[in-house]
Amino acid sequence: MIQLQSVVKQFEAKNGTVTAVDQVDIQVKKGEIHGVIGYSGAGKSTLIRCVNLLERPTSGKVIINGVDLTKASPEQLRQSRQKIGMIFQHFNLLKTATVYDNIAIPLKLLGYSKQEVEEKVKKYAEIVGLTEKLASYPNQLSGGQKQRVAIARSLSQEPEILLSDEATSALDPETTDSILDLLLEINEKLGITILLITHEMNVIQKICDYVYVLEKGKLVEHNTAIELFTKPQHPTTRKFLNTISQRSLPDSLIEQLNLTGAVIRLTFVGESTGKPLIADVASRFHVQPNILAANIVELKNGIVGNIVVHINGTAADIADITRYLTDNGVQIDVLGGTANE
Ligand SMILES: Nc1ncnc2c1ncn2[C@@H]1O[C@H](COP(=O)(O)OP(=O)(O)OP(=O)(O)O)[C@@H](O)[C@H]1O
Repeated sequence: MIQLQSVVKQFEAKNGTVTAVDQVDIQVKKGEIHGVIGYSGAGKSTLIRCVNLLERPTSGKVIINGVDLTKASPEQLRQSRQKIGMIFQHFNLLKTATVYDNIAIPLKLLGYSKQEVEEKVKKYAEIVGLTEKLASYPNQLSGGQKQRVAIARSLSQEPEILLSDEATSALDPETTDSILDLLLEINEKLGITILLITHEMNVIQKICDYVYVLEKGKLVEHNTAIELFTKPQHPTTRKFLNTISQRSLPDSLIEQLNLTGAVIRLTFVGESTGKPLIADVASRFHVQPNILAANIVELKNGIVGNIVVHINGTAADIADITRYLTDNGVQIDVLGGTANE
């Protein structure tokens, strides 16, 4: 379990003090995958480096499995760090060592016997799908394969927690997907708790149970992935959501359509994504909903659908329709129109 309590990290720079992380609280239970998303400079790297005390917080607590690392002795800190693996955007592999040695060298340094090292290297190379590449050098591997080596190297030390610092940012979308699948697999099979940082909403979408949105060092919103995708509150969260699904329409189009009805966004979660509610509304209320935009986003723990429709009707019609949809488990946002009158 990872607990950050009121963590602050400040740097002294030429122009004064920079507060990179500002009163952040995070709690990741064993076996969960949590993600921190933010734009460049939001403080993500600094925050994740506070978890294993690569950066020592200026104030606040970092508690790993009940041990406050900010107060731990050097020996306690060493032991706790052994339980925390980390992977990076640029893989951090030794260029002059083979895949085998990249995984083996840290194990040798930890004092494992030759036989134990060999067993572990083979076991984790197989888990990440690199058995055939053990004799290759990093420059003979693709980006995705390099990240697999880095993941195997981390796993071979049998951590309970894996920190991922933009691990897929240097990869193309298809390779990103395969690495995210691998992270999901090791989370499920090995029960490893994962905390990741990213600036990409599709990473959050695919593997996170819980999401934190970081801006200027502060958490501006945090929630389960399903709730955050269904009911985003903060403008920054909405901007990130717009990068993967069309949630808004041009204002000029909404104004034009509002002259004759209302523009409504319907957000469906779970079971309600399977109901033919738009057809239902058309026949029940004798209106002709015009679908302007629609998408379905598959999250780790469910499916969220969005439909933006224009409905031609009076304010009373729109009120009845929105009530009907709400009763059927659909989240409604009126983007403008007669329903606002
Ligand atoms: N060692 C340092 N000394 C001074 N300022 C720093 C230091 N490290 C980070 N900062 C500042 O802290 C803020 C947060 O930086 P950080 O690298 O954590 O953000 P980030 O969200 O990871 O950004 P990016 O995605 O671009 O790496 C920035 O304003 C940065 O300039």
